[in-house]
Parts: sequence; structure tokens; C-alpha cells
Amino acid sequence: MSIGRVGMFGGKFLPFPHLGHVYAMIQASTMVDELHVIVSHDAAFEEALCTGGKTRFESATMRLRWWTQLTKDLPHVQVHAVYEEQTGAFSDWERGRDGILKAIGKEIDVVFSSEHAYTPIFSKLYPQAKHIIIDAKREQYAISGTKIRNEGVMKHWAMIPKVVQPHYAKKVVVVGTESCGKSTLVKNLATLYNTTYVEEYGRTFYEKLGGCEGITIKSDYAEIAFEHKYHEKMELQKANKVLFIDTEAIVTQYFSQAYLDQTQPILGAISKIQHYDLWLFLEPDVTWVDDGTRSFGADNIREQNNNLLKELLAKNKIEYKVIKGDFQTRLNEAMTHVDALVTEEN
Ligand SMILES: NC(=O)c1ccc[n+]([C@@H]2O[C@H](COP(=O)([O-])OP(=O)(O)OC[C@H]3O[C@@H](n4cnc5c(N)ncnc54)[C@H](O)[C@@H]3O)[C@@H](O)[C@H]2O)c1
Repeated sequence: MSIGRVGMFGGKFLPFPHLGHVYAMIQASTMVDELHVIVSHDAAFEEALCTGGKTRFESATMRLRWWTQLTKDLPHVQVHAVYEEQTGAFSDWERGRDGILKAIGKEIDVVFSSEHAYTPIFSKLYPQAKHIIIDAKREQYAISGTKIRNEGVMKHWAMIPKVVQPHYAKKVVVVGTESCGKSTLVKNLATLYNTTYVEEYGRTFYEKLGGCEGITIKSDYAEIAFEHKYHEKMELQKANKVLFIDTEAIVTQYFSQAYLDQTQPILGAISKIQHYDLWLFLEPDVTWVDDGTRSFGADNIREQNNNLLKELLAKNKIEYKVIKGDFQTRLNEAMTHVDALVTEEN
């Protein structure tokens, strides 16, 4: 049953709208003909609020973008970003009210929040409106923006909406020359961290062609790199805190140099814009396995290629963790680095 025509649900939603906010918004959306979500923002005040905490500041544009995604299937819900100069006092809200009314462009009948403490200020600013309090005890989603800012995103992962999670998921890329155990390590790590992974697309590409020896052509490399990036984007949507990735544009460039003795400018350009939170470099000190799509098995060639890849990484100023030794040592070393990464807050 509609309790009013125009509803308003406002907040800072800092660093992002969490599931408690989403719950309040969806509940509110069922009670009014149209609902306006207001992202009140003041970057200087909010940056200070995040300083010393465990999450980074997020711009009003990002918060508006997430709310836009969260409400895209609710045509009667509109989102607005409104600048509201803040000092942390209730008196600030009076200044914000004019911007809110201008953004909505019509009289507000209902204001929503989860706070009894907001009733006096709302009755002063919006005397004609009812104040509806949703889940004051926060029983449905026991979370707050302050808790996330103080304790970090990883600790409260389950309270982060799916549209926000990819922004915070850590990307771990595993690099190395052929037959150094990349694909097995990537899959094992994904299984152990209960998350998703991205396979080396070059391998799939040549398997589809039936082989790679002597049939490689220049245009393969851009296609491999683009397809690989697409899979990264898709898997990141599903990642649970961390995504494991086998190979990236610099390794693909290494293959272009090793197979065709050519450097591909497009791979150079991609190398400059891609970002990973952790690079694991696998030394080729495990037994060579000929899987039918591989070349370069002789020890001196493996060594030479390993140096070529290291040179390319150095040229791109990549800092990586070296993983070597037997398979158990490699797994344990990799896990130590990943554990440090996912407990480190951003
Ligand atoms: N000028 C105005 O009229 C007006 C009105 C409302 C809000 N504001 C702005 O928003 C700010 C208030 O929001 P905030 O930053 O303190 O809070 P916030 O951004 O974390 O929360 C926004 C709203 O969500 C509710 N909420 C939070 N966690 C919830 C949960 N787990 N379950 C259900 N609901 C939950 C809050 O009660 C609040 O109503 C003020 O500082 C002000 O700048 C302004």
C-alpha cells in the first residue's frame, strides 16, 4: 500500500551503499509512488572521515554510479548526487535541504531513514512529510558505513552488493614462461580461496586451431589479449575477494617475441593500462611437460626465455614475488603472499 507519492532516502553512503542501505531503499520503494535516493556529498569532509580508517574515499560519482546500477530495474526510483557542505552537525542538513528539493523538483511526502534520532530534524526541514523508520535495530543487515570505514572492506565482504564487489576484489596474476606450473597453481589457488580464475587465453586459442607450431600470425596476439581481458572482466564480477589470473599482456608480448621475433604495439599499450594487485613470477625450475602446444623445452632455451620475460617485466617496472622450488613450496609461498594481500585493507 502506498503511504505517499514522493519519498526521499538520503545519506552519504560512504564508502559505498552497503546491503543495509539497499534493504532500506527497496523497502522504501515499496511504500511510495516514486522514491528519490540522495547521495549527499562533500569530498573534503568525507576524505577526512576516511583518513586513518581502513577504506579509501570514494567519489560521489562512484556512489551515484553504484546506486544507479542498484536501482536500474526500479523505474520509479531515481538517484541524485547533491552537494551538502558538512561539518558533521545536524545544522548542515538545512543547507542540504535546498539542493535536495531542487534535485527532486517536487514536494516530499515521506522521508525514510533507519534512525529515530533523525525525527526532530526531518520535522523541522520537511514539516509536511512523514518520517518512516526502517529497521532501526539493523536486524536485517547488521552493518554501517562507519563499521566498514573502520574495519575494512574484506571483513564485511558479505555486506557488499554484487555491483560494488568487483571494485574491491584483488587481482592476482601468475606469470612465467611455458610449463612452469601456472595453470595448475591458478586453479588450485582459486579452489582454495573459493573464488574464480581466468585461464591463459592463448592456450585455448591455439587448442581451438589444433596446434601452434609454425601457424602463429601477428594478428593472433591482439585477439588473445582482448579476449583475455574480456574474461578478466567477466570473472571479476563473480570473484570472492580475490581473482586469480593466468598470464597478461606482458607475457603475451613475450610469446610474440619468442615465436615471431616481433613486438606488438597494442600489447605494449595494454601493458601500460592494466593493473594487478599482486604479481607472482614462477621460475621454470620444475620438469618440462610437453602438452602438444609447447615449444622451447631445452634447458638453455628455457633459461634464455625466462630472462627475456624478466627483462620485459623490468622494462614495464613490474614488481613481482618470485615463486620457485617444488610444487608444495610453490603453493605455500603463493598462499602466504595472497593471505597478506586479502587481509591488507584498501
Ligand atoms: N539535508 C537533508 O535533508 C538530509 C537528509 C538525509 C540525509 N542527509 C545527509 O546524509 C547524512 C546521513 O547519513 P549518514 O552518512 O549518517 O548515514 P549513511 O549514509 O550510512 O546512511 C544513510 C541512511 O541509511 C540508513 N542505514 C544505514 N545503515 C543501515 C542498515 N544497516 N540498515 C538499514 N538502514 C540503514 C541510515 O539510517 C540513513 O538513513 C547526513 O550527514 C546528511 O549529510 C541529509
